[in-house]
Amino acid sequence: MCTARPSWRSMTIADMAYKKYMYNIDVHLDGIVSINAKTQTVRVEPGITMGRLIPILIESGWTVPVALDMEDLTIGGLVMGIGLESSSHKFGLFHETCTRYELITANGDLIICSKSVNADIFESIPYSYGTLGFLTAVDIQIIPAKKYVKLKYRPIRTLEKMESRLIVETSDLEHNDFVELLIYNKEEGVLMTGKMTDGNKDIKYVNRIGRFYKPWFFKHVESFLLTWKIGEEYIPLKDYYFRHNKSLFWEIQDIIPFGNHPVFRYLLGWLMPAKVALLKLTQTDTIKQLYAKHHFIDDFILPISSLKKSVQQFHTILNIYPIWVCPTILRPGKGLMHSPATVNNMYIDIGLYGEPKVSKYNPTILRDLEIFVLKLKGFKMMYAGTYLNIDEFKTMFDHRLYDRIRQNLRCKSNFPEVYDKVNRKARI
Ligand SMILES: NC(=O)C1=CN([C@@H]2O[C@H](COP(=O)(O)OP(=O)(O)OC[C@H]3O[C@@H](n4cnc5c(N)ncnc54)[C@H](OP(=O)(O)O)[C@@H]3O)[C@@H](O)[C@H]2O)C=CC1
Ligand SMILES: CC(C)=CCC[C@@H](C)[C@H]1CC[C@@]2(C)C3=C(CC[C@]12C)[C@@]1(C)CC[C@H](O)C(C)(C)[C@@H]1CC3
Repeated sequence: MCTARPSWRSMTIADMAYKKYMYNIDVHLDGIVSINAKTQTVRVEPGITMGRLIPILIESGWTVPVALDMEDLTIGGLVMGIGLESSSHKFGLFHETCTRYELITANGDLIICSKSVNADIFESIPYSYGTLGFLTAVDIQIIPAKKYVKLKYRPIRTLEKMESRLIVETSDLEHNDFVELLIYNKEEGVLMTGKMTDGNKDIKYVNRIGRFYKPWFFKHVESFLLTWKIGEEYIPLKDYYFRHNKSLFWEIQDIIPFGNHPVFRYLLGWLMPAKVALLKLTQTDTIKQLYAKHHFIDDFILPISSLKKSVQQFHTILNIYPIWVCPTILRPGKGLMHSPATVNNMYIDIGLYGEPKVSKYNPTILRDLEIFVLKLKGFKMMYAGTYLNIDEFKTMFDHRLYDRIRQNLRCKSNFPEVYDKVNRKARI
């Protein structure tokens, strides 16, 4: 079995081939069940998107600790896959802010799990890609929302300095609610650090970057490299959260190359953002082949101290810029993905999206990168699929608890293994 959510709705580039031959179960539940100020949690159904949840929470004075930057991501997808954001250096991966799941198992039982009830099942659900059961409800922690994010932009030269500055900023939890780095070439990047604030009466200018006529966010950030000055500005909270949505990080420049031109923005900017589901539903086979052969989209999660080494490697093999760097804390545990040590460790997500500018690019090069990441004790995001074989995959992701829970919940003849859903043959 798998969910009946069609491939064109999912925030991935490839089609999930397995949907064609597995039994599709409709779990399209997308409501907010309740907001509980006492326990500081919100209970939602898994199909609700970030784009619907966040505005409702903000209106009620709340927000979630890890608010994802693309409006169409669903809560179910982020728990069953993983999610991280610029606040993950503080709160960890998205599922670490979830406190309770409701799961329907293969034989139709409803299991409620949390840190104290069915704790092993609770721990094995994240990253299991819907292979333990169907989620029907998720409780997420909420924190008080403030009006703005005061964001500081700091241009930095050399990868060494980016790495050391990132280590300093991610450990300053008092001042930094958000930390993110965009690298624009082998030498230069802009480090952003932000604090949620209600501001004060003296605020003269608020940059409402979410307005339709505003430039693409990554271009705005790049402008700080031209002036080479430290910048600071207030951005409304919701605009900050969805800052990469309008430009789909920087993917939109290959689809609408003139989309950042002021004439386009002022006349037709209101048509944006392009709906990923619509793009996927209407894309032709030729475009799909073109992307498969000439485009790279993937995220790798590596120890923070390997920033320089990894970016150099990605430069040689891919030469794609900008590069998204998002720090995240990984905690020890027993689930599929956790820190290999017995203490919390700071990692970084390195996101590479775009057309490789090297002369001999071949999509199977991804396998070499995956092995490189495996050697550094890193992980990869699985939404883009994997070329690792099953043994390598099991070295990267700890299957001990997962296998035991699959046996207890009698998953074997009802749900595939994670690997069967994320290997390259399952995603075409
Ligand atoms: N900033 C970030 O962290 C970003 C993360 N992503 C990635 O995007 C994905 C999320 O995208 P989204 O489109 O929301 O989700 P998807 O439709 O891609 O679903 C992801 C997985 O979650 C499973 N799933 C979803 N809902 C349920 C449910 N109710 N019960 C059981 N299993 C469920 C799906 O199962 P099935 O296969 O059966 O359908 C699928 O395997 C994640 O993999 C995430 O890593 C993408 C962009 C940004
Ligand atoms: C961990 C993080 C932050 C991941 C960000 C991933 C984004 C860059 C991805 C998610 C969905 C995504 C794969 C997508 C595309 C680009 C990269 C996206 C936006 C596009 C729009 C590229 C063009 C393609 O023809 C098509 C329309 C199918 C896809 C749709 C999904």
